[in-house]
Amino acid sequence: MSTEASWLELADDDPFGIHNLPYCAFGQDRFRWTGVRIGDRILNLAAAEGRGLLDAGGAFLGQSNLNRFMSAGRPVWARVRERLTELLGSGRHREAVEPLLLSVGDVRLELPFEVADYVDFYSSLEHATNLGRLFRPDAEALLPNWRHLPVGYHGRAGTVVVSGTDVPRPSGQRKAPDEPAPAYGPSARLDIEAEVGFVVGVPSDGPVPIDDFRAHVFGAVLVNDWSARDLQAWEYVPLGPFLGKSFRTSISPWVVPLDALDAARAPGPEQQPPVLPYLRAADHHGYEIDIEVRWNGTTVSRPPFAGMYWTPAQQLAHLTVNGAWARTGDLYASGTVSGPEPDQTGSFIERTWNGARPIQLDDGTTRTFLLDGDTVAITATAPGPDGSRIGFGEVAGTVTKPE
Ligand SMILES: O=C(O)/C=C/C(=O)CC(=O)CC(=O)O
Ligand SMILES: [Ca+2]
Ligand SMILES: [Mg+2]
Repeated sequence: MSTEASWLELADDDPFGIHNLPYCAFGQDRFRWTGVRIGDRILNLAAAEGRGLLDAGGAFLGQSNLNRFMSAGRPVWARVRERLTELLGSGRHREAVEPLLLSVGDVRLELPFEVADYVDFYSSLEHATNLGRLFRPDAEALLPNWRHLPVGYHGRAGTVVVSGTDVPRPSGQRKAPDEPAPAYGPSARLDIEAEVGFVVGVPSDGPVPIDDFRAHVFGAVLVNDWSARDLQAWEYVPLGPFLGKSFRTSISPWVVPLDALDAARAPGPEQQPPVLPYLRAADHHGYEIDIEVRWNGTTVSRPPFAGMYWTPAQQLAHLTVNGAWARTGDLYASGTVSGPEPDQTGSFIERTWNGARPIQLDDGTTRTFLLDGDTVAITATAPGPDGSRIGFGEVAGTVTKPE
């Protein structure tokens, strides 16, 4: 039960209660603003700041996304969050705030921030082991570097899209091992990857030391790293994922502030062999986030984020340890979240074991990889304070015919 109530009279189990307050960008007609969600409503932040209800140093005024606010830094984030809790909590402000609220259903949810660089990690031990077995059956499943550094690759920032955006089936080169030559055509093995993405707010001019994670990272979103397995298998040796993953990457419209995830912090995994000093945190922690993957409405998997081997702080420290700077809007995804059980896997290539074990959906049809018209929706919740739950909302997308 949530002890701190809101005058909006939300149910105790509302995933968008007063302890969450995720940020978004939204539009109506040709206008775009930033907002914060409470229940099924959005408070227009530019309007609140413009009327003097909120002091964010101009971070919301005239802004169509969260980049300026994200760059303002933790003291501003904390001050705004505290003030929003007051405005949306205590009924004292109802008269001033109520006219600035919109229904979620009445607005167009936009990409919440402009994505600077996009990086994707590979931090689930179970996922890395499964894909090793499937892609490299004759080799050791886990490659020798895996326990020493968070393996990752740079993806394509410009094709990150907001939930609800269609995903045309990608075309490209593919060649099965028993075929003599590659052919060009639509992917026949289109897959998903359920992940959690972390967003950099405060830029750095070089390495971000591991213990500075909270000073730089603003919040988290859900990610679907759509993956064309046939394109990927043929193209990605030895340089890594390329066109098989760069056609679209979908994210949820809500950026859950790191502060809303305090109650979800969980001890980090034990790491053997011990990691190098730059990857050792004073407070080694991950997050307990329970993910659910639905395929045309049927729940097919529940990946547990708490089991990830590498933490978001380690990932950011590693990502910049060579002297690369971090920029506002940098998005780095966790890597596919898979747990040890078959119904905890974050990709369908694992869930159906490369198509060998089709799964049945509630409508009686079966699936291995995605068909045109299929919709995948990934949702997640995390523990909040006082027994509440923090909702991430969803990242959804429908596969359409090749363009
Ligand atoms: O192990 C491989 O050969 C391939 C792995 C992936 O495709 C996964 C990837 O994109 C990273 C991740 O999401 O964990
Ligand atoms: Ca991925
Ligand atoms: Mg992608």
